[in-house]
Amino acid sequence: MSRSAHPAGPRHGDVLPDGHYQAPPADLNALDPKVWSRTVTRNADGAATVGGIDVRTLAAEFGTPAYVLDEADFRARARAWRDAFGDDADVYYAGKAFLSKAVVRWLHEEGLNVDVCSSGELHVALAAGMPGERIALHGNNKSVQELEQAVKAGVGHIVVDSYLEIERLAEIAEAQGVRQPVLIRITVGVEAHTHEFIATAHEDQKFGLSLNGGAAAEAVRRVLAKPSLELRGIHSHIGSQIFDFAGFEVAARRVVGLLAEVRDEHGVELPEIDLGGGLGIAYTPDDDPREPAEIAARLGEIVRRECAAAQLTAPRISVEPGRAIVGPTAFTLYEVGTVKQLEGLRTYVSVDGGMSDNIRTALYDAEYSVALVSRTSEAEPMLVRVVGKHCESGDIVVRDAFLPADLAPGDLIAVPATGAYCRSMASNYNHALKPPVLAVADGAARAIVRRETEEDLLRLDIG
Ligand SMILES: Cc1ncc(COP(=O)(O)O)c(C=O)c1O
Ligand SMILES: N[C@@H](CCCC[NH3+])C(=O)O
Repeated sequence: MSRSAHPAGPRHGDVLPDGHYQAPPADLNALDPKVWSRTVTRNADGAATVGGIDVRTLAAEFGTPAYVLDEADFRARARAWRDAFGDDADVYYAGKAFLSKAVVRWLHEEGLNVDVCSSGELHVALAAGMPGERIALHGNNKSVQELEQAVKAGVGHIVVDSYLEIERLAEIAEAQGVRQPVLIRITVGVEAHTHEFIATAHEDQKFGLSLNGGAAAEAVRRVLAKPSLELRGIHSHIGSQIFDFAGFEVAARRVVGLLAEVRDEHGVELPEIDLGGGLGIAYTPDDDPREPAEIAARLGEIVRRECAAAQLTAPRISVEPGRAIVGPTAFTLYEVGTVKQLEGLRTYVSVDGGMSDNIRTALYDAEYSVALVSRTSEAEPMLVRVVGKHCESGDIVVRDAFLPADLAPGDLIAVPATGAYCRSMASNYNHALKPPVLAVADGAARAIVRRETEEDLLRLDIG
């Protein structure tokens, strides 16, 4: 099919309908390593391969849409975080980004811990063999049952989020005859430069106990007064998809400030601080993420400096990266169903998934890139909007992107950097079946989470 098959819609260099100008990439066939997982390349046929497997083979064997996870890349990124932070720190992978038994096993093998925020996540981590002491539990409204399960599993620490929870947890630990290690989640008053819905350390939000007004200090008093709780330290998480260290710097300073207050008031030096997750990844080639080694060095330096100034022994640091580990390691593979040109307006490329497998575009106005992966093309760039198949006009996967003008139904396209918060936030809207997660490594692919079936849906619908 030639370019003339799709004459309508804006072309490269055009001004978009919203007034935004976008230039096409220099080479539409290039798979930029900034956004694609590390083993992705093109083979002699021009098809993309990952872990040595042709995406056409994956589509034929497992169907589309599918999340394709590059195991070697996942392990390498997990290891890089572990190595960068070394033995004086703990890395807790944030399971909310994406959790499955296979992923937990990889994390276990690579020496990482897991952060969970529900009994569901806890259950998966335990089922995969992660020892309780290497699991941390989070959440602003953990149920009594969740707290009981976590204490019973011997989780390494529970991050308490409210006065009420301190009471509840103390009773539960006492009833189980254990002294439960806890951290207190505080809000440090930092506005991370990210989307409003994913910034979490400013004052007006549901998480944590505020430093301002003394709620955090009061929580420390209350935990220290409970014999069944062991206060290990302070936790802060300032938001998500952050590239700038300034927010972490302020957060670390304020957390260390609280440690100094605790020492002055109670005569105890708390041994641990957790700076949360939130490090950004490249969703498009314009994003510039930091490497774990730099992150570890910068965070370590900030904490050491602040502790020296406050004459405190530097505490053990822990961090909770989710997106930064799993995000870049997967792409979503879709089949093109229709290509529809609206004369003078826009070209819509509809794929066989959509907001049910990636809600981030609709929810956060997230940006993604996309490429034709079943073949290369020499056709001209065509400015498109990649949309799903749901009954919702906001069902957008990639808002504005360039694909070759000869794109046709049956072509496979893929959206990179979908490892985090896509499968884990997937829904069954319109009774869509959640796609499988395929782990690919060394020329072999297997579903680590299988595709849902209509029977799965009907199993829950008991009439
Ligand atoms: C407490 C906590 N820790 C860790 C994370 C993981 O964040 P990210 O996946 O952005 O690293 C989150 C989510 O934002 C969180 O709320
Ligand atoms: N789910 C969000 C981030 C929030 C993570 C949990 N605090 C995202 O996709 O970016």
